[in-house]
Amino acid sequence: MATMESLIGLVNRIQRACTVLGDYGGADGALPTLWEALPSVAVVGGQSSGKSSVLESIVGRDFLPRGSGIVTRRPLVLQLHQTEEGQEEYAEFLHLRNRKFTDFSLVRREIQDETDRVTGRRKQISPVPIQLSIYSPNVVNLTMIDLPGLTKVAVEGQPESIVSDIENMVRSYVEKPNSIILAISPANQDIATSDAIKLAREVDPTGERTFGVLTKLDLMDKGTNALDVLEGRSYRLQQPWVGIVNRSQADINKNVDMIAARRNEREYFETSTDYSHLASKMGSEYLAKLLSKHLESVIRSRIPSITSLINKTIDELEKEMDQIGRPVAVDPGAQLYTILELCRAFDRVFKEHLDGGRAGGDRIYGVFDNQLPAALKKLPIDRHLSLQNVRKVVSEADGYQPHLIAPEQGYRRLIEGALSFFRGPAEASVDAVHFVLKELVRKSIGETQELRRFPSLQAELAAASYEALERFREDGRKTALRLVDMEASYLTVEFFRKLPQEMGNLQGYGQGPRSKSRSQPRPGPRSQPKAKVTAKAKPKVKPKAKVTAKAKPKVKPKDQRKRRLLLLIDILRGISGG
Ligand SMILES: Nc1nc2c(ncn2[C@@H]2O[C@H](COP(=O)(O)OP(=O)(O)OP(=O)(O)O)[C@@H](O)[C@H]2O)c(=O)[nH]1
Repeated sequence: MATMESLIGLVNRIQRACTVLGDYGGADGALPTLWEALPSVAVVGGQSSGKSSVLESIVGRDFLPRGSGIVTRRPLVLQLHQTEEGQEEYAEFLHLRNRKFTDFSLVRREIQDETDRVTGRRKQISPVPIQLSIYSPNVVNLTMIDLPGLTKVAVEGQPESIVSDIENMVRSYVEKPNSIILAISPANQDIATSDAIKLAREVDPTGERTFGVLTKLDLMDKGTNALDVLEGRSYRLQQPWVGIVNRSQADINKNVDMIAARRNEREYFETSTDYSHLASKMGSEYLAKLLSKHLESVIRSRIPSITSLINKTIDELEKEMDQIGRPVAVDPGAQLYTILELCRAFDRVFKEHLDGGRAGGDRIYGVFDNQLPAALKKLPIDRHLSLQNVRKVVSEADGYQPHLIAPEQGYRRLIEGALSFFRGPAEASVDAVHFVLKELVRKSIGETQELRRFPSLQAELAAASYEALERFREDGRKTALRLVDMEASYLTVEFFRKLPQEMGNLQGYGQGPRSKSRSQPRPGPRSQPKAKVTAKAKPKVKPKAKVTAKAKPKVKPKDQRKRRLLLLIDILRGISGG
């Protein structure tokens, strides 16, 4: 017997592993799971059929929640482990590994609490099982799954769909060919109307794997008996029917303990005129032994298929492992090395986005090629350099004076004012590049194969990158604005003195008049300064810091700077049309 007992123990261990790994059959039935390959006893019955009483009687303990309405709302996987005589009885939940329950009323409360934890207070049902192990000298090795009672009507506060939800959940357990069905029906009801038998007949029409249990024999009308059912004439099953007498509600109220209840049940059958000839094959103790023996033999017959499923699963897992990659080292030094390696992998992908190889970095060109010029064109330069405003600014700054060269103060203000318009578009370009880079970080993290199995590192990496980009944006913005300010402030007296002369030199430089529609052709190229900005920003599409660093022009020789300003004035004039 020792080998057989350890068989159930082995299956129990596999079952616990399944629950931990989230494998509890799954109602979608897409793949054969290990859980489904394991034989187990599913307990099915209508409400108040005596299901809880049978389970408690098999365990020999009061431990199941009681109450009105639908009390069992999650499957309860009950694993019974027989221990040596004299050992202390205790229970243990899979979700509370390190706690031994010796007080079974606390087991009851924990089942209730754990049910609510998943289903919420609205009394919904959930297919996620609760796993409870009971270690006791008074049990046989057996695993049973208590399922919600089949019901016909939803009670207050429960959705209408709960009736069919329960039926579907119960069916998903009993339809598996490896499931042994414990179908519980009360004897004081017509067996033809039993919810349990109805469902069992549907999923196991030949009655091979259904054990019929008849409860409440003591509540039958006087002068009637259940022999037609118990002797297999009413409804034939391959397995023998077992009659049960549980504690009545009055017994429960009087706290009749389970050991006394078992004794009363034994006495009931031995002294019954109707059933004494069947006494040795009746009662909850006999039912427990019968089920245990049957479960063992089923497990034994299924071992080859379980073994092959496990081997197949191992093969698949190993293949998956190969794809996922090497195990991560445990010591901090090696871990740091791994993390740096992963960061480098990300860096590589990010660079490819910027330098080519992967799409996305080209959008930075778009900022300088399209967005910035478009924004510059929209600036209200026309209004600023309108004849009216020029006159106003010049007269405010210089007064009416007969200038020899130029109204210098007025020019200064006009140029400064016009340049300050550039601040907005300059800042906007920084923001636009920032946005593109942020998007590339997100994309690169998603595309870095090596990071696939490290979601936390992915999040850390994204956070660190965003933080750095944010800093770079601030730097970039400051630099861009400083650039504009520099251009605006670098106007020397010398510059104005040489202005007419340089204007002369510039004639013919560049591509000629700005617009053919202009009546007066203006000398000088207009796109040159813009081209400079983009030329600086474009080729070095690198992480943010680099971009802004490149956008910042090196301090140029004086005359080059001056020439650019002249060109700018020329453009401004060209835009303003006068
Ligand atoms: N006299 C007598 N009463 C029984 C017997 N079996 C169950 N009862 C009583 O019937 C009532 C319902 O029994 P439960 O074991 O709670 O039935 P259940 O199917 O688990 O009920 P729900 O979980 O509410 O669906 C309780 O009051 C039990 O005391 C029996 O064999 N004889």
